[in-house]
Amino acid sequence: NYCVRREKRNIPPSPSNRLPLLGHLHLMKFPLHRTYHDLSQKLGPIFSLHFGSRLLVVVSTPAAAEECFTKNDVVLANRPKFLSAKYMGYNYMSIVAASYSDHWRNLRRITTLEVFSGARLNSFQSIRADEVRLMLGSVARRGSAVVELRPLLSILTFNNIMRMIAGKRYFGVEDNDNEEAREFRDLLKDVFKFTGVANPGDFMPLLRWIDYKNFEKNLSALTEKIDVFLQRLIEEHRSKKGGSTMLDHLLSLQESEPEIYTDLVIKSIMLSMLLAGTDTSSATVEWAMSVLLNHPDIIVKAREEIDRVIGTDRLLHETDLPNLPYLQSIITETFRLFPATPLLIQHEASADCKIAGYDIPRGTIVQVNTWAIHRDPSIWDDPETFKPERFVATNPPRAPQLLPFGMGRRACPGNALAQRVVGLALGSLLQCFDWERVDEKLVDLTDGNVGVTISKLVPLEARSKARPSHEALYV
Ligand code: HEM
Repeated sequence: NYCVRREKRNIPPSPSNRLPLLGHLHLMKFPLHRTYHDLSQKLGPIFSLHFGSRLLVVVSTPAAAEECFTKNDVVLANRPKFLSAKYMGYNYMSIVAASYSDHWRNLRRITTLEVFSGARLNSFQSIRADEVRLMLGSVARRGSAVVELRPLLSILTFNNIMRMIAGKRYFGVEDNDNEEAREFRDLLKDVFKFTGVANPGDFMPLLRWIDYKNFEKNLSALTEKIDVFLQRLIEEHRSKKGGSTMLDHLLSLQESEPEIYTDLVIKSIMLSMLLAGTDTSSATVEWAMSVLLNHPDIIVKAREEIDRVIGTDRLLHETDLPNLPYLQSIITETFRLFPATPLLIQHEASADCKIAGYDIPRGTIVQVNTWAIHRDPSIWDDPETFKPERFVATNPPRAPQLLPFGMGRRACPGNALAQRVVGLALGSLLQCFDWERVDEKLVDLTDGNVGVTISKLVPLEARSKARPSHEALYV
């Protein structure tokens, strides 16, 4: 019976060089979105790979992506149970790692209302403005020296999230006496090392069983330390009531509905925000600045717009962003060419379903290659060229042609926050400084990811010159 069923299945095509046990694992070359794109050129817009014992399907067209997130949205709303999701996702209980369930719906509801709503985001606006001002000051202090933006952008995005969560400024703090800040920075450095690692044990149960390279042991020890740290933050805020951070707010809700707002739920929200909401935004601003340095004419146009709308006697404010359509189109074009998470996050089928006429068996991991969709020449005119003008049109392309934040019920809930952080940071850097490449050579735009987020292989270096008219506004 089983064989008959298998024969009838019309699984998407897969490469012929499948090895015993490994399957196609030997094809797992980073960055994966490029490998998958190359394979789609040979195998078609939807293809399958056998990674050890797991079947993985990669989708590379808007039509197939749309099928995933409309007709199959519920069926594909699960996440695979990878080891990283077990440990960094609080035993698959975090909003990122949980499969589709009442628990996950509850987390989405809580975060939509209490973290990502317009009112909540507005209440944290001064934190973003403050962090951006501090970043501008750091750039200015470099004078005519070469600036490496990546560390400054990381300080901005991590402090932004930590200040929203707990009112703590842990990054870019000069004094080494702040033991708590140092401990947290060290823990996070290790966490990001793990999020970038593909673990073969996820695809080959035998390797997991022998704890391949001690992966599980190390991950477990690290997440235990993080849990202790986050629990300490909870206790600290619990003991001094009345604050206005996200943590204070969730703890006051815990008092009235303790069974919903458990400590575990609160810790998992904190960790998810730190993992999903930091590198993604800072990498996007770095990509934008990098590609802009190769297009000085676009910088001039963006600056003209900013000066026209804002004048030269105040800093750009978040509420200005809707009035800066050219800056917005630069950001959208950056999301098109350099989507921070080019393969979204893995989805898993909870039941048999069909995509593009192919059979997708229950348990299949589904990946949407947004990077490939965003560069498909049948959708985009001159796709490899950075052209913000394409989004100034009256009916600019949108999902499923353009889906940097995903689509459907698992789409990124931090979209609005990310747009504000990226818009404010990029707009302010363009408003307050003249920018130049360090030499004649174009900035190298090679991507270097091995994990979920793509960032530039070589961190951007640039020269900045403060505009005298603006210095007094942030110093
Ligand atoms: C440039 C910035 C960002 C980009 C490009 C981005 C993109 C994405 C993408 C593609 C997904 C997965 C969608 C899917 O599974 O199909 C996602 C999920 C998620 N993002 Fe973002 N994101 C960004 C910023 C943020 C921020 C600032 C936060 C919060 C502080 C955030 C929180 C989350 C969470 C919690 C999820 C998991 C949602 C779920 O599984 O239900 N993201 N993001």
